[in-house]
Amino acid sequence: MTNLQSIQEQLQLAPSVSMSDSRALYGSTESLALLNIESPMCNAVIAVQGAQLLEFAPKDATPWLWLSPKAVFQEGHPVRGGIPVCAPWFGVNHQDATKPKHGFVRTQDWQLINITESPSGVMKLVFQFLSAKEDFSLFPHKFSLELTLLLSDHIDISFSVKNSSPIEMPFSWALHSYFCVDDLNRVRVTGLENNTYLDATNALTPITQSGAVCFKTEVDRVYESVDTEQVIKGSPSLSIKGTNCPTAIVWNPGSELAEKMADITVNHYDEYICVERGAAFGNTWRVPPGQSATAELTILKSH
Ligand SMILES: O=P(O)(O)OC[C@H]1O[C@@H](O)[C@H](O)[C@@H](O)[C@@H]1O
Repeated sequence: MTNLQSIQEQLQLAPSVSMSDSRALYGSTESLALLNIESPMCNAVIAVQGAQLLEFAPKDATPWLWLSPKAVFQEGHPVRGGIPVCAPWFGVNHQDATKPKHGFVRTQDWQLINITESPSGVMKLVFQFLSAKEDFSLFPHKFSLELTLLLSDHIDISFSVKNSSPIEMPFSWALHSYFCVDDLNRVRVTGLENNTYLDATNALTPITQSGAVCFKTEVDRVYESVDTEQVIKGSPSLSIKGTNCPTAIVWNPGSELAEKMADITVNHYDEYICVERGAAFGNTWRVPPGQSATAELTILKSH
């Protein structure tokens, strides 16, 4: 049975989910398989490639996640928006910069291993990624990932990795969330005050965050060992709470860089900010052989 046939079969247990594809939903030229959720609690779209939540909106609310109108839907190509999973390394590979940025699990298909829908409409989807022999040249450890998406009037995510190799595995990762903002000039991110960040716009120079993060120009910052919660103060205001996600990355390219990014452009860079949580740089996980590590992330409305 193919991966898509297996997904189709499991969808019988979840009446609010249907199979679709990027051609039907977004008019793309190539076609990526998508799960379309219209439950009593939320609307959402998930790409099988990368197990990437692309869209999420609680019932009768505006979208929380930004999906670029210029996103490219093509096998093996990252999709700009939603919540890509970056692993088994975050950002540029420190050993070999020619390896794909943000790892390789965001551009490969994942398996759906379980789906359930509660009577009130809470959707639970469990995806799995097993590293293959072909991935070994990029990352010399056998590993598996599990991503559980619990979609209700908010988002709960559980992310775990198992090291199936005989040696310790360095593992850096992020849930690279793109959030819609209505006014980039006014939006603020709180919860990072007084943290040191590595400024990726300036050769990772360490700088102390003073006050809330605002977005007057390009922002690309890595905050290590952060507090549990950050809040996006905007419309909507959202709380992002992580357990075992010690790193926060905050990113918006600003207009100049966006002009050079074909799947963002100067017309759309001001529609989103990324507030990512994971374990990267000095917080990189070191998973012992045969062991697992797990993190949790909750995104919910902040009042
Ligand atoms: O274009 P990509 O590979 O999806 O990366 C987008 C951005 O991702 C952010 O996490 C990085 O901090 C930025 O430096 C990067 O530009």
